[in-house]
Amino acid sequence: MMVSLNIARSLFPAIRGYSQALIVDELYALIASDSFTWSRLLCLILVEVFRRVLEGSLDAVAASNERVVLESARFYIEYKQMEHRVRLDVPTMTDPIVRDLLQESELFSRSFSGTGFGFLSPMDFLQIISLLTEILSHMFLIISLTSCPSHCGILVLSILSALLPTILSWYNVPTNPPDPRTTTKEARAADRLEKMRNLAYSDSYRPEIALFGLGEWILKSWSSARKVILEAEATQPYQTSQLAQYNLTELIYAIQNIPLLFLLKSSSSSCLGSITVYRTSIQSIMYASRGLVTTTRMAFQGIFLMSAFCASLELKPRLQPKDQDVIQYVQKPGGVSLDVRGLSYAYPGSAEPALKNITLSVGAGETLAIVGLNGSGKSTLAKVLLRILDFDKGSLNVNGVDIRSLDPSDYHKHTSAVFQGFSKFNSTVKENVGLGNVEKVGYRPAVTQAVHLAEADGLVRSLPKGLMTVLETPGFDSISYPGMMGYNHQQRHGLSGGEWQRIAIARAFMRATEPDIDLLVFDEPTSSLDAHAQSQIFDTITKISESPTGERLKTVIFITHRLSTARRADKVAMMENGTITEFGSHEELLAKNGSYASLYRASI
Ligand SMILES: Nc1ncnc2c1ncn2[C@@H]1O[C@H](COP(=O)(O)OP(=O)(O)OP(=O)(O)O)[C@@H](O)[C@H]1O
Repeated sequence: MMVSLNIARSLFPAIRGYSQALIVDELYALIASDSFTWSRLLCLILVEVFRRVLEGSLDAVAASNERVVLESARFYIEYKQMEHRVRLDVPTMTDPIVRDLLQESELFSRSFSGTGFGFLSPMDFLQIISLLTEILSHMFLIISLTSCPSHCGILVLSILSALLPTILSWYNVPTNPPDPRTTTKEARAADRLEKMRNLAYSDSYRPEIALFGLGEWILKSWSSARKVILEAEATQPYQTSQLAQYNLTELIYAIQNIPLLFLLKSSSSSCLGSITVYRTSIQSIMYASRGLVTTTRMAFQGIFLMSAFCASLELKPRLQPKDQDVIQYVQKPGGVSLDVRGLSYAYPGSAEPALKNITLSVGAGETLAIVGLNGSGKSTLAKVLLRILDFDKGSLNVNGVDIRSLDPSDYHKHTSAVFQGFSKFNSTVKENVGLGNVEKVGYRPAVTQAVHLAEADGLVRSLPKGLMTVLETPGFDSISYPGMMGYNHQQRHGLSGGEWQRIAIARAFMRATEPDIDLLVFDEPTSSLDAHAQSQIFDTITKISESPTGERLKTVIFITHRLSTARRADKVAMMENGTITEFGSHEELLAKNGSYASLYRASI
């Protein structure tokens, strides 16, 4: 329907020209001859009015139809893209090729909302058909005006003169002032300008700007980038005036008049209306053919981006095993058991492995503390054990099953964690906590219980709107929309590092208490908490991981720099330079008098 409506619409310019020519002819007859009839003029005017009404209605129908089609397509494309984004795992997303592909796919989806390049439209193909129809209808008019054999030369000359600007543009001859081009230097300056503006305007950078005295530097960088852009803009009129010498537009218009003169001379039937329609059609062909070339070029870019979009839909999460290899996670009493043998892992692009030849085992219901110096690989090991990252060498068995055979989403349903760089959602306390167990995010008692377990009741009570207080997220500036005036900024509330940590712990507790959860991983969960609060949180972790009778229900792994907490664990893994150098109970490692013992003595 959209195609036929657009074809019908593109026939209108030619029909318009013809209808107006007939009226001009009739008016000319009124002034110049006796062959004029009022009834014929009235009839022509009525036809013209009818044509305008029809054109207007068809335009309205086509526009609303186009909007519906475009919005449906846009929803579908954006939905597909979101669907794939949320499924892709960390190893897939860190691949630079995948990133590029996703970026191109993003450009394709944005082109539907008009926020992409701004010149690319998925409607290009439709426009090509419309432009072709428009050109053909105008050609038909010109041919009908030059129908006798003696007009053959005039016809060829007419068409050539109409297509001349398009032909010249293939040879890079400017027939119109060119669009301003952006050089690499200018693009870099524009990028820098935007960064500096962002630094100056965003509240989240303000403390560091003040502390490090960045104001002057921002201003200097901004003004030098602005100067580059101003200089580029200043050269634009100069270029235009210079190029105006070569601007062939006027010449082309003159050339287009030559066939017209021949037509006037050779045809006695030529009159004012015919000349009008002839002139309009020649110019319409000229503009439409140029538009056709540009749109075709855009359409090819569209095809390229569309293929990126289609390829991105084929991307599979790297951690996902093949369907035939998937083994379902089976819950065992007392929590999960983990068995790691000779495991090594290097981050993509890193020459040095972050984990080297790791061997350890944790029994169901046991508590493992991972300790070590900064950069020794503790967080990386936690992520591998949680199947957020893959590994290059060795093996990792979960309840005796190779972790690579488990569907990561199935495994994750049995784990809960606080990551070192936990997320701070730009949302209410309720959502920040409740998202730990998404099924209960709207269930207030569950959120309140998690907040209570994280000893955050006092914090929530102190907030202006309690659980419904919107938290201010560092580095996140929410977008304002019309109608939201004041909404964003009035209610946001900042939290201290320790308070945020309590929120993250509460989020982990949201699901940690569920019977399905077998593994709890805490990466420095209490680093910002005072000693008393830390002790309370560890007591709660112990309480959650045991039954009321003291029977172990969940396996717990925690990473800590405070070695006083490590003694709570059944086993301690001392990590140095990506590998486990000491493994055993706190007492065993102290007796060994090695790295752990000296780190422990230094920390107390
Ligand atoms: N995304 C990454 N890409 C490349 N290298 C990384 C990445 N994350 C961590 N590393 C490197 O891996 C090594 C181990 O980092 P990891 O975060 O596991 O150490 P850590 O023991 O947890 O340190 P900390 O005690 O400071 O938290 C470090 O050398 C680090 O630079």
